[in-house]
Amino acid sequence: MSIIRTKDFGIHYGEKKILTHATIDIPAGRFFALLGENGAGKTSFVKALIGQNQQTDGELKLNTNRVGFVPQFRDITRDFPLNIAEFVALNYNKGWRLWLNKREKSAVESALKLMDLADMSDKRLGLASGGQKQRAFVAQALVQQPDLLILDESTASLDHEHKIQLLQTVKQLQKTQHLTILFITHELELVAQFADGYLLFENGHVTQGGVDELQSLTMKMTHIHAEDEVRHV
Ligand SMILES: Nc1ncnc2c1ncn2[C@@H]1O[C@H](COP(=O)(O)OP(=O)(O)OP(=O)(O)O)[C@@H](O)[C@H]1O
Repeated sequence: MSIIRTKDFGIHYGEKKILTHATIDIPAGRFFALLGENGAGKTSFVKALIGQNQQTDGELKLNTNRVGFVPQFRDITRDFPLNIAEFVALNYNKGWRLWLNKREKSAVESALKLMDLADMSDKRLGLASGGQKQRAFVAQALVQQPDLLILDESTASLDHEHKIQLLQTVKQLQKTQHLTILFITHELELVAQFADGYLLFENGHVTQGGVDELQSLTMKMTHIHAEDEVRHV
């Protein structure tokens, strides 16, 4: 079953076309890397998926309304007042009610457990490490029990070990929670080890590929990157 399907789909900002004639078909339960240079349209596409971009044409069919989104930028300074559990519960605290009901509490607890944060749920988020913060951001998206989880460059600011740890955890979520993952990234070589498909945004078009094409794309890109480095010596 497809979870995302587009036909002749486009995105534009006024006269400026970002994406045209996109045909995408992502089966449920896969881990897709969203690739492309800065400004290629990855975030615009994701915003269309989460209903924050209406400047579209053509067909976009999303086979779920449970979508979790982990944005790239969060302003969490050292004096951020909430602890990890309170931050993860924030999705529930939009109304007048300041406490959580039993079902909500248990969703928060299981999100913390899934992201390996149960033992540090009372730690102040502002004092958490980069890796712990990223896990808390993902946990916050998980409390709504999404079918589709979208992460925007979640590994960008982490050291290598924590990048791998986060990707392993996300991969585990894909398997155990039957989630579809869309992972926006510029770190193709790293994410290719975990993904089973990709969307490549390039010059106003998008190309979809499976796991085999992902490996050849990675080899090609790594090769180009290595050549560039040699040229710059
Ligand atoms: N709200 C907007 N209004 C007008 N132009 C926009 C808007 N949002 C994005 N753009 C432009 O659309 C293009 C695609 O931007 P987008 O953020 O989707 O790219 P991206 O692939 O996510 O880039 P990055 O890797 O840098 O995050 C860019 O040229 C950007 O300047």
